[in-house]
Amino acid sequence: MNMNKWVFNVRLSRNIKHIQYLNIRFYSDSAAVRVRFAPSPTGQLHLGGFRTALYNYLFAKSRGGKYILRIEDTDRTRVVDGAVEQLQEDLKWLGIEFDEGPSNNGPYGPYIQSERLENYQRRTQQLLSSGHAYKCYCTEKRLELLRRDALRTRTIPRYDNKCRSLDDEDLSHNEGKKYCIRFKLNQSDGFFNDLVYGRTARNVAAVEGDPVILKSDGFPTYHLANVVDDHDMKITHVLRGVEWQPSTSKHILLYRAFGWNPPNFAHLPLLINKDGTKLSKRQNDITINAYRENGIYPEALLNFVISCGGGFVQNKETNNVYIKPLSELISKFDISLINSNSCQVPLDKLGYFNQAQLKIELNTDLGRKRTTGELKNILKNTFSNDKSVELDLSENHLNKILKWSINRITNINELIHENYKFIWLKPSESAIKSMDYDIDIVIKLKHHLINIDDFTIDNLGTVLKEFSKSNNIVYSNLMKMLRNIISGLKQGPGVSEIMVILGKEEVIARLNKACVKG
Ligand SMILES: Nc1ncnc2c1ncn2[C@@H]1O[C@H](COP(=O)(O)OP(=O)(O)OP(=O)(O)O)[C@@H](O)[C@H]1O
Repeated sequence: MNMNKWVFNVRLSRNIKHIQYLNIRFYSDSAAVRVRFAPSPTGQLHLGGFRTALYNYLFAKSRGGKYILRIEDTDRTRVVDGAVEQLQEDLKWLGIEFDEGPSNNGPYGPYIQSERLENYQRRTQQLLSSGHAYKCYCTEKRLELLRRDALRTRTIPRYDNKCRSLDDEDLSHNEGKKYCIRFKLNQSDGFFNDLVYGRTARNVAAVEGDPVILKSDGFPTYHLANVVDDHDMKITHVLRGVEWQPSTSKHILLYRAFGWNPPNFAHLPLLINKDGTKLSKRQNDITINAYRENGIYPEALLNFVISCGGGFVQNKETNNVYIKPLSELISKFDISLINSNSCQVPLDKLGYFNQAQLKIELNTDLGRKRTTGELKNILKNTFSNDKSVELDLSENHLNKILKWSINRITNINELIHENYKFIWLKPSESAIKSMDYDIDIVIKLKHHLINIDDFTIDNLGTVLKEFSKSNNIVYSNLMKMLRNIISGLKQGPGVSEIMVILGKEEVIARLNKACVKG
């Protein structure tokens, strides 16, 4: 086969996506790229929302564009106090900064939809005047009857567009009554090129009634506010969760009615739970705030979320976990590599990413200092009420513990979990009393260890083996007893390791406690 022809065919068969990709390039070269993240302040930012925020950021920054934060708070019943501030704090902690948004404003503000109401009302008037929208006086009761009727006849509930055809007499009869504004859907496929999913079209009018664009309380619905703001804020690319894809054809019709050019659209696959449901704000344990409070590094979260969903060339030869800095993620991001299927989040893998970042931290002076400082705080907070605990919080000691534990833990918080508590706490007197051991052997062993200067894993292994032999004790029984006395554990790290971590003085002190069994 002719090589040139083959290469040409392969390029061509990298499907329309690639051609669309080139299209955006043309688009973005002629106009500065402006990309927005537009969350609703209905709860805390979670992994799914964060990944969408991140893809928007990477796309904007990889094209030298602007990144804009817009708060979509028109559903007033669901607004949660403090959510906007928390969201900005979370994203800042993750290293994601906005060029324009509620806290740094910009040329197209305000960036909170509830502060832009006049604008939506003006735009709605424009659609009413051009005949693309109409007043709807249908009561909630009538709409409920339509819904029930659909249920009874097993059809999809939809508004029957009754008020579209009100004549002047009907209108004057309805004067003074409560109304909303609906958009007239026309029979069109609302075609657009999705930068992730390819050619997409949907004849919305065939399956839906005319949608409300301005509610009776003067607030816009998502559809209107979204389209108006994206136009007014000169947004060039809309990247949002794929659950919005069915609405996009409707939005295309709105753009046409206004006589505006729509932006480019990319719908992003969702992060989902094991049961197939979308990650949501109701799951408190997957919020960015919860991860921050639980000792997860921002770098770990960044690299974890991009491992679910594509956007980068994957190194298939290795399963190793790599941490790349944000600057590298920006330069390597490629929207044509985003997967089009939802991704079940492998939450159990997040720990590997955190461990990888912890190793990076412990490799630099600054990182080590920061980590020992954090560990010190964790220990102080955990044991501050227990006067009997004498903590060795010296930099040296904490560094030794961190170095030893690096391949065992994924998060420094684990160092206060049951398995590692022995590092900080001596077994209690009551625990020692309940242990079954030969006190004479313990006394003998203590005296033996006092004379051992080489307190290393290798040497202790040899010393303990010789001790078991010369005292006629089964080695494994000696180990069980010793582990129990010095750590309170029945299982866990090797006995010599525990001894090295505790240090000779502490081991002798703990054996001493067991020598006075009452
Ligand atoms: N699980 C998810 N995976 C990927 N993207 C998501 C996920 N959940 C939300 N997003 C996207 O994040 C952006 C901001 O979403 P939003 O703040 O509305 O969050 P939400 O969890 O969908 O909230 P709500 O449940 O209040 O609608 C939207 O583009 C949305 O599509």
